[in-house]
Amino acid sequence: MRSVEQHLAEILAAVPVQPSLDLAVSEAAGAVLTEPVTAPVPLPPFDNSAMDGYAVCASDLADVPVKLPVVGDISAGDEGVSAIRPGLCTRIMTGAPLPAGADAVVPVEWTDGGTVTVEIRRSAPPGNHIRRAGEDVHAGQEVLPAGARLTAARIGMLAAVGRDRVRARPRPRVVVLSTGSELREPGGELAPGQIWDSNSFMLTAAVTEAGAVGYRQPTVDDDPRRLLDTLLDQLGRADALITSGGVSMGARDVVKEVLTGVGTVRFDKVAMRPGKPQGFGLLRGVPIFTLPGNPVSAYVSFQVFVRPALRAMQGLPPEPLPTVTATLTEPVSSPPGLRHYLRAVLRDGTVTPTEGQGSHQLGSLARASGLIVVPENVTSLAAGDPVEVLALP
Ligand SMILES: Nc1nc2c(c(=O)[nH]1)N[C@H]1C(S)=C(S)[C@@H](COP(=O)(O)OP(=O)(O)OC[C@H]3O[C@@H](n4cnc5c(N)ncnc54)[C@H](O)[C@@H]3O)O[C@H]1N2
Ligand code: MOO
Repeated sequence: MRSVEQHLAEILAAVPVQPSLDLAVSEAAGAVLTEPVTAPVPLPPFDNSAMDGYAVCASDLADVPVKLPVVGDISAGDEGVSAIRPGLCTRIMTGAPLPAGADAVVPVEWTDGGTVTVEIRRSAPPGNHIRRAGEDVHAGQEVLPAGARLTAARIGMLAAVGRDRVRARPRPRVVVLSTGSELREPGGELAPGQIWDSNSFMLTAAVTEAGAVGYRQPTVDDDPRRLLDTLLDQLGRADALITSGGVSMGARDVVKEVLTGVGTVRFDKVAMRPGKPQGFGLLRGVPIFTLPGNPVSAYVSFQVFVRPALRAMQGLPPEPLPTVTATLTEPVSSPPGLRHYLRAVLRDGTVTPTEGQGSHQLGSLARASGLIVVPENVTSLAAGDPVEVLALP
């Protein structure tokens, strides 16, 4: 049996890094930048108003209320060629360029709203409600470093500095496929001996949670030819493949049967529970993760092996799920020599294992918010012991 670390290290050494492409910013959400991005101009590019109101000389408001003639009306998008001097003001809208000579903006709520003359009831210090050029970002400033994942806010930043295209590694496209003759599509009727396929839906959603793009395939029964044809067929659109089921010791463990010795795929036992039977390799250069069929085994395998691998494929550090330390509320026992992942609920610094730790028991996974990690050399823990817990997405 190999350790979790050995199996993960082999996967991380083998997965290819996504190419760096010239992407449209509108298509780049979730991609990882391969260039630093700098601002060609300051942001804001010009001094402008933060309020709908009046641009004034603050010195005119020493004694309020005061009446001032309104000599202009400036909207957002206007060219910004107007000017005032003491004793005059203009109407101004949010985002409109400040007229030369003005040093404060008075919101319309402090006035009678006049358009020819305006009565201003409150004074304002110089700079009031003015957004200065460059106060957000100065010209030439690096706004995003290479290696940043493009979240919604960062996509906004790219557009705000005028970029329509960017060099980045796109999210891996991951094809997900469940195998097993007992599986039926949810929504249909079950005959005796059948169950609804949960793994392909769960793993496709997990791919999305991990920042990649999941494509679920309909389930494939335990027919070797059909399975191999389906996998080869999907290679064209996949940066990675995930299968579930058919990798242990059964007479019809079709994934193992079909893929053993194909490409670099190999099947191993990993010293963990759940998730002992694992397969991984490259199929015509495309990484394939063959996860065990028990739903909780498939899920834990995804979080421990596939998630870091998908990150590595985008050139990101292959971090595991975030780990927190929590206090165990009840004793647990664990088999020697295996790393044990126990479904659990995290609450206020404590962690409680959920009822039902069998690897078929998806109900207890659906209730869990964390996975307690019991190391290989630990066989029992007491209530009150500190434990490491992987926080689930
Ligand atoms: N003699 C042995 N038997 C088993 C061993 C072993 O070492 N020796 N290992 C057990 C462990 S641990 C696991 S995990 C499973 C892995 O089995 P497979 O990967 O071959 O998966 P299947 O046999 O196809 O299915 C196992 C179980 O999960 C259900 N399943 C499968 N796919 C789905 C799906 N898409 N949605 C919902 N449920 C699914 C399936 O019906 C089975 O009940 O092997 C043990 N056996
Ligand atoms: O590894 Mo199996 O995943 O223990 O149920």
